[in-house]
This record gives sequence, structure tokens and C-alpha cells, in this order.
Amino acid sequence: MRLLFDQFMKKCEDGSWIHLPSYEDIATQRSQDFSTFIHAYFPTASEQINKEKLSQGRIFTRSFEDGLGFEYVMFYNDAEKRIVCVFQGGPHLQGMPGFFHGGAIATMIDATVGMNAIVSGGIVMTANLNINFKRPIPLCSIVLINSQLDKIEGRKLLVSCNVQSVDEKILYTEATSLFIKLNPEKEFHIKELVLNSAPPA
Ligand SMILES: CCCCCCCC(=O)SCCNC(=O)CCNC(=O)[C@H](O)C(C)(C)COP(=O)(O)OP(=O)(O)OC[C@H]1O[C@@H](n2cnc3c(N)ncnc32)[C@H](O)[C@@H]1OP(=O)(O)O
Repeated sequence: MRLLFDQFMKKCEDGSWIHLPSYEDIATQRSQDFSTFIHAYFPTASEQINKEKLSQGRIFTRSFEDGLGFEYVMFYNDAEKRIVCVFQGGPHLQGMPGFFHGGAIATMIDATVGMNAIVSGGIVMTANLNINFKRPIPLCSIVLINSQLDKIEGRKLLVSCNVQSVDEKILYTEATSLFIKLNPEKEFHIKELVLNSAPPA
């Protein structure tokens, strides 16, 4: 994992790739603005949120103890509109004995294609996610999640993705997704927020 991280950090030196901040870091920077916007977009659903529990809310992929759940880092290439996520899931993500749970893989795919859609298009939500699980992924192995923005049609963003072994010899999973942009006018605001909070290369 460290070797791959260093290889991608090297690619960041000329600015073609950007080491993305974790979603948690982005959300906490402008959490009040973000929360107000989302609740205003979904007023009825917002009324049903248990406000006492809201303060205990944690980003799903960052809610496990270190090393047990989702360990990952994402790199973004703006010119190519793609993200590579280096992912090493921990032992608490087990499904079939010795392999990752399909829901854990789906979560990481959603997080990666979602980040690709956010940096490419603004504030979006997943409307559709189709996944083909082609090979089981051994628990605790390191994989690459390669995500690509394919098309923007008005408020719709189509993003595809695959999950491969590090040597690219095994194709584990393929996915396509549809994201819907919630607020076209804030597109540059969120992109700048993400890119400006990127850790230094
Ligand atoms: C970095 C971390 C990233 C994390 C990423 C994680 C992201 C998530 O998981 S979000 C959580 C899961 N998603 C959700 O809960 C979303 C639930 N769905 C919704 O709230 C709404 O359906 C929402 C917001 C997606 C779209 O609603 P709304 O803004 O009213 O748009 P709406 O007018 O219905 O649709 C817009 C267009 O998209 C199309 N569309 C909407 N949903 C779909 C769909 N599932 N399939 C195909 N087309 C669709 C509509 O037909 C319409 O097309 P057109 O403009 O051509 O008529």
C-alpha cells in the first residue's frame, strides 16, 4: 500500500494528479453549509431526521477502527476526469469466508465514482449503481478502483469503474453509475472546495 501511495504521490509532483482529501475532511470544512443545503433540498426527509442522533453521524467508510475496515486513498486526474482509488479492506469487511462482502465492495465503488462525479460535476447523489461481481476479492488484499467520467448530459453524470488487482491481471468487478446533480450553480464551489483541501503533494 505504501509503495503504491508513494508511486502516485510521485505522479502528483507535476500537477497532473491530485491526492484527494478524505470525504470527511471536505464535509467538516463546510459542514454547516453542506448540511443546510441538503436539508433544504429534501425538506420532508429532513423533518424525519432524528436531530439528537445527527451529532453522532460519521462517514460510513471512516467509521471503523484503523486497519479493520475501509483503508483507502484516492488520486484524481482532472484532464482525464478519472480517479484511481488504492483500497485495502480490513478483516471486518468479510462476506464469504476469506473474501470481501459484496456490500463493502459496492460501498467503495460508490465512494470512488461518487467522488469522481462530485469533482467533475458538483453536488450530486447516486441515482443508479449497477455492479457485476466477476471474481471474489481476497480479504485484506490491495486492489485498484479505476473510475472514469464517461458523459455529462444536463444534470446527469455517467461514471464507470472497475476493480482490479494491483498487477492488473485480475478483473474483480465492473460497474456503471448514474449521478444526478442537485444544484448546477454550485458546481465550481464544491470542486474548488475539494481541490483546495487536497493534502500537499
Ligand atoms: C466522496 C464521497 C462520495 C459519496 C458518494 C455516495 C453517494 C450516495 O451514496 S448518495 C445516497 C444514495 N442515493 C440517494 O439516496 C438518492 C435518492 N434519490 C433521490 O434523492 C432523487 O431520486 C435524486 C436526487 C437522485 C434525483 O431527484 P431529483 O433531483 O428530483 O431529479 P429528477 O427530476 O427526479 O431526475 C432528474 C433526471 O434524472 C433522471 N433520473 C433520476 N433518477 C434516475 C434513475 N434512477 N435512473 C435513470 N434516470 C434517473 C430523471 O428521469 C430525470 O431525467 P430528465 O431530466 O431527462 O427527465
